[in-house]
Amino acid sequence: MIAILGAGKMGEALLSGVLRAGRAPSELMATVRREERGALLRERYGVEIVGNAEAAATADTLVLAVKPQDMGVLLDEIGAKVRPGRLVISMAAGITTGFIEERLPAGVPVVRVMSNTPVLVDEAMSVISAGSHAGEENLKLAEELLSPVGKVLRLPESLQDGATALSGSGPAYFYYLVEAMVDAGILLGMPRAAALEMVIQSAVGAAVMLRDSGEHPVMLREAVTSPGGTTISAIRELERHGVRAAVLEAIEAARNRGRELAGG
Ligand SMILES: NC(=O)C1=CN([C@@H]2O[C@H](COP(=O)(O)OP(=O)(O)OC[C@H]3O[C@@H](n4cnc5c(N)ncnc54)[C@H](O)[C@@H]3O)[C@@H](O)[C@H]2O)C=CC1
Ligand SMILES: O=C(O)[C@@H]1CCC=N1
Repeated sequence: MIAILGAGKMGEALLSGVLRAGRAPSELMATVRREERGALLRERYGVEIVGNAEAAATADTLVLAVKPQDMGVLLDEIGAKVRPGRLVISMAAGITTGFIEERLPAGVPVVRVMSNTPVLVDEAMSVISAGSHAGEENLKLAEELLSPVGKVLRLPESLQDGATALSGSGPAYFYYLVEAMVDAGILLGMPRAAALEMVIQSAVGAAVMLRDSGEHPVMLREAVTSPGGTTISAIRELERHGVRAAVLEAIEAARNRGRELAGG
């Protein structure tokens, strides 16, 4: 039995992915804060909605999907009820396995995961790290849960705040760029719907080439950038405005914010 505690956006995305991967609704339970949310999940997925205490006492795998700020309260509620031999998987940004382990009975294995919203379309990037009591078997279980909804990579926990900044938040940066490009289309007099279609298809085409061509992104960009042509005029402006430096600093800021969240 798998329990998803705090089935909000990420929890629901994982829940739906696990069901798409072929698990029966009877193998899953979820917990929520609001009754209407529970009713919606029950109706949408046919899973049982229970209290946190019941989930903690019943499930073999507990997926903690609450916001980092809510993790302390949740662990205070369930900590004592989690039995050794169970696996605890945390999806929260910033929260260390140490923070969780301190609030659970000694020896309970904890795996920390940073996934992202493309879980919804089975294209997630999930980075996993073992806590101090988690071994190969626990990491395998986490991989089994997450690989149907995308790629899974193992990294040391010291890189988790970086992974949060890079791939956890990553989709937001691409959406932001799409928004800005659509605005540029508006500036050039394109109808909004046409601009959106052009930018989205360019993004999808670029993403598929990045994934499938085996070419380095630099080579792919060079192939678009004709000598004396149009693309280099745009690139010059991006460089002049320090977009590359802004990206480096933005992602570093996200990493630093993740570190702050760990402190509560
Ligand atoms: N949104 C994103 O792109 C990503 C989010 N994350 C992480 O996933 C976690 C969840 O994020 P979201 O799904 O975006 O947040 P969310 O706010 O949509 O979901 C959290 C849910 O937990 C519920 N909740 C809070 N305390 C509870 C409690 N004591 N018992 C039961 N339910 C409780 C809330 O009512 C809410 O529905 C966060 O820790 C975040 O850092 C990780 C990767 C990406
Ligand atoms: O913004 C956040 O805190 C979460 C973690 C990674 C993506 N969204």
